[in-house]
Formats: sequence, C-alpha cells, structure tokens
Amino acid sequence: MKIMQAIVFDIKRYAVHDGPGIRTSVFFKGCPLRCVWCHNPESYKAGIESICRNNRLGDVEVAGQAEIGKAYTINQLISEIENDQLFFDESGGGVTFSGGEPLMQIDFLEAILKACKQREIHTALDTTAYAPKDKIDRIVNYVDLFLFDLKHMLDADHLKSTGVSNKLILDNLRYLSEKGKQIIIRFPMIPGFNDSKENINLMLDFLNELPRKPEFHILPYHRTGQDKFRRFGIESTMPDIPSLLEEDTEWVQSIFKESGYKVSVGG
Ligand SMILES: C[S@@+](CC[C@H](N)C(=O)[O-])C[C@H]1O[C@@H](n2cnc3c(N)ncnc32)[C@H](O)[C@@H]1O
Ligand code: SF4
Repeated sequence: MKIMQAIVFDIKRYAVHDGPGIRTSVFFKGCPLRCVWCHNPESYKAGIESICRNNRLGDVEVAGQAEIGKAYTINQLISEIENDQLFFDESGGGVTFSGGEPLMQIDFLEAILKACKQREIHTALDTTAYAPKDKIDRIVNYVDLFLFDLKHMLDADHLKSTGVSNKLILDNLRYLSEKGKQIIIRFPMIPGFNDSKENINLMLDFLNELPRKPEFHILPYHRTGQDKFRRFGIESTMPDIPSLLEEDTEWVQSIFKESGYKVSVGG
C-alpha cells in the first residue's frame, strides 16, 4: 500500500498571528489561485521543485540548485507538531494548516486533522476555500477555527486579480457560518485592487447577512515576499507600491467596529 504523503514548503514554529496562542504553522504546497500580491510564490506549484536559485554573496550573484518542498508522512508531520505540545498547552495554541491551499491535498489534510483531534490539539485552517463542498465536508468537523480570506466581493475583479471566480468561495463562507463554525475573516488590503469604498461596503453587507458574526482581521499590503521572486527565479506580479501602514487601515477598521465586529490588524 502506498504511504500517504504531503508536500510541505515550510513549517513555522512559535507563530502568533495564525490563530489563538502560540502555534505551529504548516504550509502546504500548491495553490489554485494566483493573487497578484501573493507573498508566497514558492507555494504555487503542487510538487517538489528543483530550481536554479540565485543567492547574493556580497556584491556577487551566485547561482545554485535548491529544492522547494519536502514530503512528510502523517507520522512524520504529527511528530513535528507534537514537539510543540507544551507551548500549545501553556498558551492555548495549536496547529494551523496554511499554504498555498491545504484543501488541494485533501486526503492528507483530512488524515492529519483527524490525528490532531485524536490528540486534542487545537486546529486552524488558513484557506481560500476555493474548493467543492464535498472537500469542505470532509474536514469541517476536525477544524476548530477557519482563517478565511475575502479578497474581493466583485466577481470580475476577483477573477482579474486572483485568476478564479469568488462564487464558490462566498458559497462556502455562508455554508461554514450556517454550520456554526468559528471563522476569522482575513482581508488582505491591497491598494488599488480591493480597497475601494464599494468593495468594503459589499463585504460588510455580505458578512452582516451571515448567521454567525465572524471576527474581522485586516492584513495590510506588504512587500516582504518580493525578494523571493528573484531568489526562486519567478516573475514578480507584486504591485510596485509602498506597503500599507496600520494607520492606512483605520477607516476600514472604523466601519467594521461601528457595525459590532471585533477587528484586528495584521493577523
Ligand atoms: C499565503 S496566504 C495562505 C492562505 C491562502 N493561500 C490564502 O491566501 O487565503 C496567508 C495570508 O497572507 C495574505 N497575503 C498574501 N500576500 C500578501 C501581501 N502581499 N500582503 C498582505 N497579505 C498577504 C493572504 O491573503 C492570506 O490571508
Ligand atoms: S491564495 Fe494565498 S497562496 Fe494562493 S496565490 Fe493567493 S495569497 Fe498566494
């Protein structure tokens, strides 16, 4: 029998912005979207990649080979996660599965979530939710918290800036809320793409209709992933505009706070 494996491109320990407490964040490789502002271009392709990587040594650019992604079995990944159990227990933390899009590796995701719940580890899923409902159904009972991205409410603009329609995403958001799941909405605020008053109001109207009020987190546009494009030899699509400051998001914060949302900035 073939042993199930996931392709993971990073594991970050002591994360504090990906859900409650101190967390271990596991980043799955592969994403069906191509957000122009994405800071994780190494997540795009599903398999392990061998790339020609450019490194700078002083003033000299040196080319070398590097691998993006590593295969993990369930046992290997669960033992990585269990190493941090003490931090989870003391801080009320747990594990966050992110990416890329973890739902792309649904068989493994379902199995690792089950393994975490058997060990009573708190689980969060950082997702685009761009997946058919049957995939959502397979994992929904093993996810304690959804970190759910809302990138654009207008379908044509969503398609233009991410490569996919938002219809499935919005349907899944409504579905999860109807199921009473705990949800944090993450709004990557990208100047010139989704920060119009119209989009903010549409987002508010949509969220107001949900049966369970989610928290609302604003992720201000940043360019920290910019150097990865050069290092991994991928053509950059990141907008050539300055990163946003927290104060630039204040007007959006006010709109949501006035409507009774718990709002935070930066995760
Ligand atoms: C890399 S993604 C992983 C989860 C999933 N792929 C998604 O986008 O929903 C983690 C978070 O970072 C956000 N993000 C990506 N690029 C960003 C950027 N340049 N500035 C601010 N937030 C960004 C995403 O919107 C998402 O909420
Ligand atoms: S969905 Fe997330 S990982 Fe995928 S391209 Fe968009 S920001 Fe990047």
